[in-house]
Amino acid sequence: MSEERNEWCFACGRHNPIGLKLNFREMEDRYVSTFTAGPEHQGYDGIVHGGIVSTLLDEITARYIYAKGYNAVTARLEVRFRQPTPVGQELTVAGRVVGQRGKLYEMQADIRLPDGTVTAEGKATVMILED
Ligand SMILES: CCCCCCCCCCCCCCCC(=O)SCCNC(=O)CCNC(=O)[C@H](O)C(C)(C)COP(=O)(O)OP(=O)(O)OC[C@H]1O[C@@H](n2cnc3c(N)ncnc32)[C@H](O)[C@@H]1OP(=O)(O)O
Repeated sequence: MSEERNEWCFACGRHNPIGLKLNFREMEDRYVSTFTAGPEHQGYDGIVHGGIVSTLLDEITARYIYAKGYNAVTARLEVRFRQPTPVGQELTVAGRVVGQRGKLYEMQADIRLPDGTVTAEGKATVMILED
């Protein structure tokens, strides 16, 4: 997985013209990003498409392990859509490690509105690849 080609990542790549272009920061034991969806990201009017919600949760978990220096892929992702995620509001996406067993990291993530309301939660299993 070359760094240059990874810059086409739909969620975080700088070169992808239709990507989400997420930025990240580590805050204590959490990996955090913010994103404001536009109408191009919606399914029903005004509501972020579930695939985009899933992408945000997928990215914040797998990329945290990548940021720790490993090539890693999502092996499993479970999403709980608690309530509609609105377009046009800044979303805070956060993930953290909750367990590790060999090559497998168990992760949790959520998406919050500016008032702290959780709109979606994710549980992910991220696997480190040998190389
Ligand atoms: C500074 C510049 C930056 C530049 C910019 C960087 C950008 C860089 C982006 C990075 C951020 C990317 C963020 C996107 C993250 C994705 O979305 S990755 C894409 C989606 N995921 C995939 O495509 C993965 C596809 N699946 C696979 O490749 C393979 O199934 C896996 C996950 C590697 C596992 O392969 P495998 O051969 O099954 O692994 P194996 O070693 O045989 O498994 C051993 C054991 O692991 C466990 N296991 C395997 N799978 C699972 C599972 N799903 N659940 C639980 N246990 C499991 C089991 O215990 C298994 O034993 P058995 O039950 O089979 O006896």
